[in-house]
Amino acid sequence: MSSQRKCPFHATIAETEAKLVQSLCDVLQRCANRALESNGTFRVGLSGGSLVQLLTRALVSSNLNTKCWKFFFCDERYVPDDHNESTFWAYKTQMLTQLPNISDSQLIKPNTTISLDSCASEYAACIRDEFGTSCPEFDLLLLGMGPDGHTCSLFPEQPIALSESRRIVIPIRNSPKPPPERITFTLPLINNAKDVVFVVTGASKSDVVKRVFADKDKNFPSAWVEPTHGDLTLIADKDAGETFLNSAYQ
Ligand SMILES: O=C1O[C@H](COP(=O)(O)O)[C@@H](O)[C@H](O)[C@H]1O
Repeated sequence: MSSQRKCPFHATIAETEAKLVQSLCDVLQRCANRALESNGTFRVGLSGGSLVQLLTRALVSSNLNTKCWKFFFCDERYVPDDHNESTFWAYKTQMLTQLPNISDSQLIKPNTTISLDSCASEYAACIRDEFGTSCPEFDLLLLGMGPDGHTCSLFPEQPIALSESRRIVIPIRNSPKPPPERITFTLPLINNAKDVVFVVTGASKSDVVKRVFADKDKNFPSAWVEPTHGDLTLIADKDAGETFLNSAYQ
């Protein structure tokens, strides 16, 4: 199952981790400059997993002024804030400790002390309030992708989540990847962003990178990410990008 992609698409397959980090810095600089010039705040959505360390490296190695940046969570695990599975906790302990200029208050996190349903709906309301619109437009979303093609907490085993058309953040139960309870951005919010960038590393993802970005195979949730008025970018290391590079995409 494949289809034509409607948005501009850019791909960088980096030879070294240093080059991958530099590509990420370039994206951050471009998107931050545009946002800061137009409205004085740069609003970026973060993913968890391998992105935490890569983004930390990018920000540590750059001279970017992050004072007017706000960080949101494209998905979050429904666990206490100081749990080792919490994406917020990963950023707080791994990124903020190395970047003292970024304060806790710049991380706009979901409240996981209330019920899972309330956590999702309250976070949606918080994002709508922040943007002052029912259709928020993030300046940049940084997404990861699992070897199964999941992104955010949108998993191939739960295709119903991909058809959500009204809510911008939904609860996820029985996630195939632990922990089982999560909240996640939905496609209407993801695809309304000005820039969406996948950062993907590791040989275990080589096949799925090709299936998603070259074949546009809609069996994988990541292939549903197609910004309606923004750009889609893939930044992969050479292990994750190898099959894609050798594919018909050339
Ligand atoms: O569970 C999750 O996994 C994806 C991918 O993580 P990675 O470590 O394979 O890069 C991540 O993007 C998502 O935010 C997270 O909740």
